[in-house]
Amino acid sequence: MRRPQRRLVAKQGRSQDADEIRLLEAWIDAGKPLRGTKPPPPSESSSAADARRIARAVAAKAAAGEYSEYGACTRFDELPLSKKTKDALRKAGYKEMSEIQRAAIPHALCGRDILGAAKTGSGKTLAFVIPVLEKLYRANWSRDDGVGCIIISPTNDLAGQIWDVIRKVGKHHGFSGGAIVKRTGIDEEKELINRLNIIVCTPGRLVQHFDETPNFDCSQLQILVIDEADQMLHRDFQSQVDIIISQIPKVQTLLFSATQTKSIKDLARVNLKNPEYISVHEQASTATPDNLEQCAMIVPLEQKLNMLWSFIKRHLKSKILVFLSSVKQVKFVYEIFKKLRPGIPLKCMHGRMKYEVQQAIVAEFNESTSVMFSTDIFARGLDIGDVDWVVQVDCPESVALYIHRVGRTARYNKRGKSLIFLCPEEEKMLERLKATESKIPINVRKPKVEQLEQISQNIAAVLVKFPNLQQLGKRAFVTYLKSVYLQKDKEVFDLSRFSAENFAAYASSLGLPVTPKIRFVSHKKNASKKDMEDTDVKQKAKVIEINPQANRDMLADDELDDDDILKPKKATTDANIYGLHDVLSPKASSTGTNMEPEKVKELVDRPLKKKKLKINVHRPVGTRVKYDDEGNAIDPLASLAEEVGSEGVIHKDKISQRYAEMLREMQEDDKEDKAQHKKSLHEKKLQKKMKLKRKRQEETDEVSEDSGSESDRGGQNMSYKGKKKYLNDSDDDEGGDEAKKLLAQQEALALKLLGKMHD
Ligand SMILES: Nc1ncnc2c1ncn2[C@@H]1O[C@H](COP(=O)(O)OP(=O)(O)OP(=O)(O)O)[C@@H](O)[C@H]1O
Repeated sequence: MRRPQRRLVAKQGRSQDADEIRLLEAWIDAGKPLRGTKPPPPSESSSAADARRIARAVAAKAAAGEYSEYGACTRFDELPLSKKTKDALRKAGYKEMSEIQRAAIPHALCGRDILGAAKTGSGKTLAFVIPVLEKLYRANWSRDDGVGCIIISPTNDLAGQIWDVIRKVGKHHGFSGGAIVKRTGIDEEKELINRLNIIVCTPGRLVQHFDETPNFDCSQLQILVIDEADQMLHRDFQSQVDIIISQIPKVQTLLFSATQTKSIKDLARVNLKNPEYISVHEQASTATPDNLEQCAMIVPLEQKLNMLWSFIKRHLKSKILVFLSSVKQVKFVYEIFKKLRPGIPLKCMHGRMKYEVQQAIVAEFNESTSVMFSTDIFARGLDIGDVDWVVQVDCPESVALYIHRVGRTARYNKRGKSLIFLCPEEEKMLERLKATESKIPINVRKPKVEQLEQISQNIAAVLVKFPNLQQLGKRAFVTYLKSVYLQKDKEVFDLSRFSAENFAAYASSLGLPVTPKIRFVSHKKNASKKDMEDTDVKQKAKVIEINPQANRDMLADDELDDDDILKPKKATTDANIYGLHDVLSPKASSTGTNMEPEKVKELVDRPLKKKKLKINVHRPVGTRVKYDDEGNAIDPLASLAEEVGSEGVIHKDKISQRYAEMLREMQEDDKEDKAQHKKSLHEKKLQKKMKLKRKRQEETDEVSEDSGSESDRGGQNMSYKGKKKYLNDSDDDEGGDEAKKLLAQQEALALKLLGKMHD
């Protein structure tokens, strides 16, 4: 009994849809915004009541003029959208449109290609999701119709996030779809993929399906979206995007990004047809969100971790996203800080994690106040709720990446702050950020060194207690330098600007007892022999001198008396979370810390009291002698380890013993490395020699061949040819003699053998 009724309802629904689609088509057609136009500022647009009246009278043609009715509206419910989409938008709390949505959606609804750019967090996702849903709806797309839309994004996480928005806004439509991420196995996906109406995925995964899924059919595709378009059309994804474009028909294409490509070559590659260039913030004075306060600090490489730690300790009630340049660094800093327990939950995120784990971490980070250490996997597109601070410990590879990283905060009218540490050697990046054309309002602050908590000895103590972290530290060190070395922009990233002393101090700041070998760096490439000798002598002495005053000059800030970023903070209340003054102000309380404030002060003050500080950079970390109240020397490593450890006290002798072992292990590692290196050099040399030998042999053979008979040239390989020539060419006296000699030898051997057989 129920079935016919259900069928009836479905039929009614279909006919309602058909009516609505007819109305929408008429409405869209009647009020098409003129090409190349942007909506006027909201105050000039028609009122909501007017818009509703216009919606009822869709049959009446819209008055001609630069701005059509829906092209100028400000609310979603004034747009020619299906009831299903409007209902879902209303339920999700989306009422007023953002600038990019007002500018892009009307053009996209008319079927035009779009090249859209707007600041981070300005609502670009809805600007393409709504046209996608409407396009499929108006095309009467159903589950059986297969792939109607492809959205490509640079990361799995971003694909997942886009799919979540589609699910929310498209929940009343019956489309099938999903984010094709690593979660499902490729074989499982192969079964499903042709049944999805909307596919959101990374270019790599899509190309894999084009390669491996036999019946993967995109011939009926209606619309293509490329999010983070500038990244997609460049370098890493270029070839994959080219493959995708070659495999699909030309359809309506929407490209969005916060930092848009303007290269005609790039756009030609995606076949944009007379696109609408929509850059809503082009005339804005800043390229970053208006509610974002940005700050930069010049921090020597070896002080970065101290600075980060000090910063975190002073912002225990904030949600902080920290960017580091490699997976190894993220892991190392996360593990070490976790052991040192700053008093705020810590998380880490990188591309080597399983998708489910990443999702769980993002969900947790969304909910709670914590610090997340991340690689650039998090830099683009991800929409995390209420991030207070973005801290860039390592320099971004470009101004564009800087903009994307800081864009993880101050999203959609919310406030946020960002801080970037730049090494003195990377000041060129600061110049670029401050350049007028970058449109980045960034303040340069100089932290006072005496406010810094020095944690390298604590880290060294942790490494003693957890030896596996030592290897991680070593790799973090090497991968950091490698990441700098591999950067193409040598004006900013130039390892040769760092001295051997810098590296040693950096290793020391990671708690490493010796500086790991870095084979890709040669400091004295063009140095004279004398220079080299001098350096050797210095390195043998293993002592560098640092003038603490110079350091202080670099780090101290005299101009900031009123707005002193290092001034003690009275209370960590939400009220001053956003004040620039609290970038590195000392903590109000040290709850959850593992080092007493006096100890910190002692560590910080000690070098500053002296006029000139001598640091033995190769001296094992943590061996500096300290004294107890009675003036007896104590082993600082041991005392620190006692404070740091959570699982009981470590004894001094054990520490020294472990330390000696550690040193021995590293030296052995070093020896092995050297031997390996020597071996590989030897092998390379040998190969080179062989190659040369072969070449010579070939040349000789060629000469011989040129002078040989036609049949000689037909031989299979050179040595055979050579031999054949020897034996056959009786004109060649020398060759003839040798051949005779050889024959005689062989005959003698055969006779001998025969004789033996007879015996
Ligand atoms: N019209 C709107 N009204 C209220 N909130 C909105 C609106 N549009 C988008 N948002 C919210 O703004 C936030 C940022 O949106 P979205 O992620 O689309 O930004 P984006 O421009 O794509 O940023 P990015 O460049 O970093 O990728 C999201 O939380 C989203 O829900």
